[in-house]
Amino acid sequence: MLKIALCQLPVKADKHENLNQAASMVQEAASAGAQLAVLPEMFNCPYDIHCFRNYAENIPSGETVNHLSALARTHGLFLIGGSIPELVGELLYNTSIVFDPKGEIIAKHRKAHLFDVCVKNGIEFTESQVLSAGNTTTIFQTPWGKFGVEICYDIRFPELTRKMAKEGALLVIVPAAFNMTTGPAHWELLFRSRALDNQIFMLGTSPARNFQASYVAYGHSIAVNPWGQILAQLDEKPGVLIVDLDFTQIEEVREALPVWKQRRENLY
Ligand SMILES: NC(=O)CCC(=O)C(=O)O
Repeated sequence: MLKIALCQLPVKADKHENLNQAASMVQEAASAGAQLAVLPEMFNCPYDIHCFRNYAENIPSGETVNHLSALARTHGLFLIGGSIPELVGELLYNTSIVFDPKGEIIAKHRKAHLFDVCVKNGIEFTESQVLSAGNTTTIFQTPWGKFGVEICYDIRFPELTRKMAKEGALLVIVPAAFNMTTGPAHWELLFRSRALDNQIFMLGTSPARNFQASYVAYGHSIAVNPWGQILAQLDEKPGVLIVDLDFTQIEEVREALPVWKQRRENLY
């Protein structure tokens, strides 16, 4: 059993306010007994291509990294630090950092699929105007087994989650920020599909919805089990969602519906 916490932060323009809000939600998560907490995509910065460079930090020397490391250490939990704009020379990445309960960085994922879309009368966004894409998949080891990390739009590329599941990931964690066009249409569907296809757990953490922001996040942080069922989901407001994950369910589901063993990779 693993107790997780999804921290649906109200992301504001003030970076320090965002860091303080993260601290108070992680504290709430720890008080509820969470052993792993997850923050949303771009949690220290408005999700706006015009902001990323101003809020960007070096990893591991930046202020946000130090803050998150101290939070993980103080509360003795695994912390998936949502994502932040990472500065590497002149390049910017959308990067998630994973801390162990001693506050050490044990993994780092750079968003591999940039959110470049144009939906008529809906959402238009072009991350590639300012961000570069990462080139690796990211898995880390925990006492419960291997977990993977991907960031938001990455979830739409099923091969990525499949690769991590094939490498043994029991759970894939997705700091995310869907919007009011694609959120209602696809958020649940994508999390349930990746969970069901791979017979693993999927977690998604979003910022809370803020109609004053240039990009209005959908919210609805979510936990899905290997049967494709939603274990719990927030609404659009700020909140901390606590969920127990029972990893024995993976074997149960894979035995009952043995599609994992029945794959015929020579055909496809
Ligand atoms: N931040 C993102 O990558 C947004 C992805 C999204 O909304 C989608 O529909 O995909």
